[in-house]
Amino acid sequence: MDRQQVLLICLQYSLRNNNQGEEEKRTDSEAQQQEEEEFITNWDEVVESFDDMGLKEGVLRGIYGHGFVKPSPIQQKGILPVIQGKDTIAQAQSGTGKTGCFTISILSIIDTASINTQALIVAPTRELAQQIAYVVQAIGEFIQVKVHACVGGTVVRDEIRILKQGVHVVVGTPGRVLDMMKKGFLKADHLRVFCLDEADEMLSRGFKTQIQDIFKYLPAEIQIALFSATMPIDILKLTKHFMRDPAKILVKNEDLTLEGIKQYYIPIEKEEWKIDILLDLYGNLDINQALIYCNTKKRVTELAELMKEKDFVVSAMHGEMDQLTRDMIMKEFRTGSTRVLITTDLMARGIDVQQVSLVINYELPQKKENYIHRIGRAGRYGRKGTAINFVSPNDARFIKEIQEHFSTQIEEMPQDLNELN
Ligand SMILES: Nc1ncnc2c1ncn2[C@@H]1O[C@H](COP(=O)(O)OP(=O)(O)OP(=O)(O)O)[C@@H](O)[C@H]1O
Repeated sequence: MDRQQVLLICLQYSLRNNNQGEEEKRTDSEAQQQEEEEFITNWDEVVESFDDMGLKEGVLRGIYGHGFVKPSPIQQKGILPVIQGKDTIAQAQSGTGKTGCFTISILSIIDTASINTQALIVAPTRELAQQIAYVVQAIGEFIQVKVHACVGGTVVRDEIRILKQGVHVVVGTPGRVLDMMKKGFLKADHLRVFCLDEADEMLSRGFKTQIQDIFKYLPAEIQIALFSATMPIDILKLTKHFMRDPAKILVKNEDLTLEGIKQYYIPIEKEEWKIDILLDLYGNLDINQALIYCNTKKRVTELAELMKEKDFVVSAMHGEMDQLTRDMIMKEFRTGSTRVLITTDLMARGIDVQQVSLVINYELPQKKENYIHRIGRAGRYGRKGTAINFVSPNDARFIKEIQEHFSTQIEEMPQDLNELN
């Protein structure tokens, strides 16, 4: 059985079901402990300078031209196994340079003298795929890389034309990538590396069927690289079935929150009080740019309207908007012409806007992992940031769980905002 078939099977059944037989003799906790012990970092070779990584001259020029001087810790560890052809699982805190890590590795692997598509990177949202494509293009400038963002919401005819002309790297969202593969415009025969950014999200419910289907088109020998700030144990267990002796660079839950991000909560007794508290905060905090998260599109729209009625300048974005509008809102936010964006988990992962210094969870996320991703939109690459959580009585338990799971402190917000540092 090749690994595509194995992946299909293991994605369809829970891992617990796969571990019957011998394992049944052990107690659940022994088995679990043993499995968890398998998932520890096994790759700790560090290369402290880009010059010493054996990268192509053109890629090095691209790195320095992009403004990177020294590799970040994940780049110091994670580039080497990928360029050495190893399957790799790389975890690192948000905003610490994972995109650069896989981009530099991939650009070093591919041969731009050939026009075949050699690398496929998949990410959960169009905005993130476009952002990654931009980084690949920028760092790959001197090796004349051709990269294409293969995302939904764009004109299919244009997409086909670009793919026909030939691109070295495709960065896409699963739906459009799959569509182009099925129709034969995105050819997988020469793919050497398949990279899943936000891998835990890509391998969990919602995307798994599409990833499973993409796998069917990939060459059996393809190298696989998984990147994310969060790697829950169930996802790590799943990787055993489709990765070959991967290099693992992992981070313990208790080391995942960034020290530069101060976390606060505001207890709010009644839902309808949230808006006044938000307006009060908005008026009093000195912020660069902020993201405000809600859990539903309806809530995003309602909150944006309420704030606009009170003459606050905010923009809103969610997954049901057409792509042109999404692109425009994203551009305004990236350039700083809008300072506050109200959004959903569409924007929880990967998006890199360095000026974001405040994240407000108007509603707490439903998944613990997304808490880490949301607050990680602030405090990029060592910058300072603040996260403020609105906690209604129903959320009290969940916020405690988050603190325990990530061994982190979320303090009550001081009444006097001057006490915030
Ligand atoms: N070596 C480097 N030197 C300077 N800046 C860097 C370096 N590597 C990355 N950065 C910058 O750090 C910021 C965050 O990087 P990136 O978006 O790759 O983080 P990430 O780890 O992928 O985050 P997330 O978990 O949110 O996806 C970017 O603005 C990027 O340009």
